[in-house]
Amino acid sequence: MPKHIVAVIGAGKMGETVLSGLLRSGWPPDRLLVTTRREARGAELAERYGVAVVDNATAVRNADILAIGVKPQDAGAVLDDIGGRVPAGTLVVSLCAGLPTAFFAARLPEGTPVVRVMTNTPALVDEAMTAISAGAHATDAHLAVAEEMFAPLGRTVRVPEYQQDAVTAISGSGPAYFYLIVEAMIDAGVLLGLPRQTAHELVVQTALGSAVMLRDSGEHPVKLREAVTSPAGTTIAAIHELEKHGVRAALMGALEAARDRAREIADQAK
Ligand SMILES: NC(=O)C1=CN([C@@H]2O[C@H](COP(=O)(O)OP(=O)(O)OC[C@H]3O[C@@H](n4cnc5c(N)ncnc54)[C@H](O)[C@@H]3O)[C@@H](O)[C@H]2O)C=CC1
Ligand SMILES: O=C(O)[C@@H]1CCC=N1
Repeated sequence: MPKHIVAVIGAGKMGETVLSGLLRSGWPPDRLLVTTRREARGAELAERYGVAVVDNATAVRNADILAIGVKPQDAGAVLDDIGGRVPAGTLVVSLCAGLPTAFFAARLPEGTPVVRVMTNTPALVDEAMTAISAGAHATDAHLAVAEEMFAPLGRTVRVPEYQQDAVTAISGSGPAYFYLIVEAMIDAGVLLGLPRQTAHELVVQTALGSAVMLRDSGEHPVKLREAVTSPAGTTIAAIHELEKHGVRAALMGALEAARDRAREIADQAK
């Protein structure tokens, strides 16, 4: 039974994802608080989850874990408001892309532990990939608390903080890339004459089957791809076309752009 009280400061898409995941994992609703900017949003969350919706100052007084779920661009304002009032013994867990733990530490009482977490939306189905890093004052015990929160929502991994922008580019933003590919493949099915619903079902199940094989077979993706690719067959014809369009380079460029954007977010927040 978790002994901590978590306040999700800024329960938007990701804040709600974490909140719902904690509840599914058995975190008692009376050990969860949420704060929102809009009253209507607060009422919606209170009704949906039966948790208390409070203001940021009340959250800071009553919780011993503050999960910061606002956009990185709003984090400075939130910290300017509550930072000075955070009691000793509070753990700050940042869900924010880009922002280093030092950004928070500079706005919190000296010695406040900060853990940087990058999770992703598949947390909604307990299939998240969550990377966790310790800031200057965070100990192994603080990392373990973050793991207690996120392990039930999928997989967790500890990474050094300098890797978090790359993590954000890969697994934080990653679901969007897969959705884009799925969307494009469905349209391709329509182009080939399939009903949209049929194309949707074929693509989603193929994505799921491929993901489960990747996870469970232990095989390298090259090997799995080669097993599909018959000599002079259909697959190699498609792959030839993908290679002509530089799909690998496009992905590398895309992930670099995401990593660079995370760095830019941090620079702009200074
Ligand atoms: N959406 C995603 O897939 C992921 C998002 N993140 C991170 O999660 C954070 C939130 O992202 P989203 O949920 O997508 O954005 P969002 O805009 O849906 O959520 C942010 C929420 O914070 C609230 N908020 C802003 N200022 C506030 C204040 N002073 N007090 C209380 N609430 C306040 C806003 O009203 C909004 O509901 C970002 O820092 C983002 O980098 C991280 C991983 C994945
Ligand atoms: O797009 C973003 O900035 C956030 C962080 C990772 C996923 N979504």
